[in-house]
Amino acid sequence: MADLLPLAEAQARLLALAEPLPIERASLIDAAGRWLAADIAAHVDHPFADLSAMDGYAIRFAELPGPWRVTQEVAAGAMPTAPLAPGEAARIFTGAPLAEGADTILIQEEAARDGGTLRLSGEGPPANGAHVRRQGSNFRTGGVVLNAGDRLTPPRIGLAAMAGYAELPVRRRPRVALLSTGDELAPPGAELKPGQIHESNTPMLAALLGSEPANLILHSPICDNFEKLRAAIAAAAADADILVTTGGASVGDHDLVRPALEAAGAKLDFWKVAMKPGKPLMAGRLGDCTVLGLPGNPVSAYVTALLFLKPLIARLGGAADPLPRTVRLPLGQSVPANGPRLDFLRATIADGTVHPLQSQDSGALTALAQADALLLRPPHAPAADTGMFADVLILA
Ligand SMILES: Nc1nc2c(c(=O)[nH]1)N[C@H]1C(S)=C(S)[C@@H](COP(=O)(O)OP(=O)(O)OC[C@H]3O[C@@H](n4cnc5c(N)ncnc54)[C@H](O)[C@@H]3O)O[C@H]1N2
Ligand code: MOO
Repeated sequence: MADLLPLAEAQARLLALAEPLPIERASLIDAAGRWLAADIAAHVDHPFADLSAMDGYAIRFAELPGPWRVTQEVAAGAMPTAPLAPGEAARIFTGAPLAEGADTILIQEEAARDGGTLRLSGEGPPANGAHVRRQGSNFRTGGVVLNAGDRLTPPRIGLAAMAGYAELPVRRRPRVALLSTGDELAPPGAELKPGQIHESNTPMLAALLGSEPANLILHSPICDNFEKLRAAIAAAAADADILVTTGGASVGDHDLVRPALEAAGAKLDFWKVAMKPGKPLMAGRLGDCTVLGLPGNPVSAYVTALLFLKPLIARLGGAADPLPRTVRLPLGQSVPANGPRLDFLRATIADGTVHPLQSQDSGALTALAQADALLLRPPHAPAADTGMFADVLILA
């Protein structure tokens, strides 16, 4: 096992450990937030015909400035009753189809109606085709509207519905077991005995995954007892696609996760990544389960969950693009030279520039809770001045 793997290599190795889960069909509502498992082609043209984009009158542009005889009325949901003869106009409403022969919409604010006679009262349409949505201009029948691996964001769910789908092929949701470790951990809100702290990693990670398409299995914290930890790991992994432990990942006498994972039968692929926070991260397989051992420090647990756990869920879900995206922003203040690990500085964004926070302690959730973003400082980066551009991971 290599010592201190570069982040990109560690992410690639983790994602290579697991295959996308089996495909199932889900209703549009249930598919939201998952990833499409196959390309989908439109069942219909959209718009299904040339439609009016405004309330007004369907006319021939060449007949401007009129007048016209209004001979029919078409609302959305109905079809024109006849083609437009020369000199005729059709009263029309937004979303309604144009009668054959009509090519342009005169909006009602620029029209004067007197019984069956229509006259121009304003400037009129600027060009032939004004305020008309052409048949198939959004998409055509048989055209691929969404691709395998696309995340089903709310607009894509709407697009799938528009294209004629009520169900979509997606991957089964992964079962994700969360297991924190440490003698010092007491449940949130509990009366603390001397030496204890309140467990915060499980609720934090559960909240992070709340918006991900995963079924969470929350375990009670396990104390630093080798046999109990081994048994808890084996039991949790048997019922999960992903097992996430937090704590006990480092090198101390009470850091038992690595040996307990191995004793439970896990094959570790890597341990220790050249990142800060998050160095003692480990990953491997235990039976059909991918195991991810996150460091216990709360900031380290969160940052590694963003960079490894969320992408792993996306990988099992069939995402084309599972890794988080960074953006480039100018520094709002200078930063010192960096050490040998890729540093993720907790930062705020103000006036379009990024400002690292004072506290960068990986135990201090106050700074992470205040942060809008993580500022990436590559290994051995030289000092950088205000105004220089840097990679930034925006925290939603
Ligand atoms: N001699 C060395 N010591 C440490 C090294 C090292 O390389 N050599 N690495 C440090 C780094 S970096 C990290 S990160 C931590 C991570 O260690 P562990 O994963 O073993 O985490 P623990 O020791 O169990 O806990 C660290 C810290 O976080 C608190 N914690 C743990 N779990 C929770 C939880 N569920 N909720 C809230 N807080 C939690 C725990 O009480 C500790 O304070 O190791 C360094 N040490
Ligand atoms: O890598 Mo640790 O996560 O620096 O605190």
